[in-house]
Amino acid sequence: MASDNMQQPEGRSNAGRAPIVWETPADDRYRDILYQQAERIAKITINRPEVRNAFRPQTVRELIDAFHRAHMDPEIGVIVLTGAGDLAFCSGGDQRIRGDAGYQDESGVEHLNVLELQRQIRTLPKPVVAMVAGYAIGGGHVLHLICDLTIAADNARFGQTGPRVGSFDGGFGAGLMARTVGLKKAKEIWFLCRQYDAQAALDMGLVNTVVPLRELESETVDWCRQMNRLSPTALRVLKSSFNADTDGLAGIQELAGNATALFYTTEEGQEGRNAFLEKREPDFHRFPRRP
Ligand SMILES: CC(C)(COP(=O)(O)OP(=O)(O)OC[C@H]1O[C@@H](n2cnc3c(N)ncnc32)[C@H](O)[C@@H]1OP(=O)(O)O)[C@@H](O)C(=O)NCCC(=O)NCCSC(=O)CCC(=O)c1ccccc1C(=O)O
Repeated sequence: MASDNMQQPEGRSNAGRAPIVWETPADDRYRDILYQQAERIAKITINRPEVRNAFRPQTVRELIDAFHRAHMDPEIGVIVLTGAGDLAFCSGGDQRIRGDAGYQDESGVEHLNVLELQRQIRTLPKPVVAMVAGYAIGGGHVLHLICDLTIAADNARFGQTGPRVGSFDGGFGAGLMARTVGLKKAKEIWFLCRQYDAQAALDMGLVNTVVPLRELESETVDWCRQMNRLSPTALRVLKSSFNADTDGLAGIQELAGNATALFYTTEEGQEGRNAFLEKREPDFHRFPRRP
């Protein structure tokens, strides 16, 4: 693990709190993103500031890989998603490589693979925090919406552009938006393609808090540190509970999977396995039928 020894991006400081020292894993293998970690927090940064952190299929593939890495790492409790620089969190799909049926990868195949990333963030059993400076627009706006929490800098701007650029996200982009800000406001956001400043986003419940840009990272890290002091199982089950009704049977599957995993840790659950392996009838009589 090599220490980054990185400067804070311009404009962001730790504002009096204990500074965090991000490290990049030695086997870093990404072109479009950065993966860093410290204090049980993984930070994933879309690193294409020249296009306001727009994503291409390569970016999304790398994001999926990075989120998988953070998911599987038992040392990681919370994940932060952000964009490089202070001008944008993410401006959505890279319109320069948009073909007639999706976003073209190097071999010309067209994708909408950000939808896979959206599902991954929702089912990932750890809190994901969007740290937003500048624009969160289009598919980039949906990405912050999908995250469990959003910390916004006071220069953040939010909005959808789909109907202007010939696109729409009728999945989480519409449905989760309506559950988050209410149906009328969600329709306004999509039908008018306006931009909203950080205070307006806070007022409509689209973000959790707004802080001066210079405090964005320290505030986000503070929230992550607080979550990392809490029960990981409680946070995990709560996340799947919040998502269950919106995600239908897939949501119930996620919630119930947590119940199964907990059941496996009990003597009662293990009695069934042991009986099978010992080729005997299971004895469940000793386990209480609690009211
Ligand atoms: C984000 C802006 C508001 C920022 O404005 P500003 O600060 O003035 O900077 P600019 O000068 O406009 O931009 C600087 C530079 O970046 C380039 N750029 C910005 N955004 C993009 C982008 N999305 N793709 C490619 N390039 C971008 C810009 O051209 C400039 O480059 P120069 O070379 O200097 O000219 C503003 O930039 C802006 O409005 N950007 C576009 C926002 C947008 O419309 N995004 C796409 C929305 S659609 C989408 O994201 C689809 C997502 C998706 O995959 C999906 C999901 C679910 C279902 C379907 C789909 C689907 O694929 O359709």
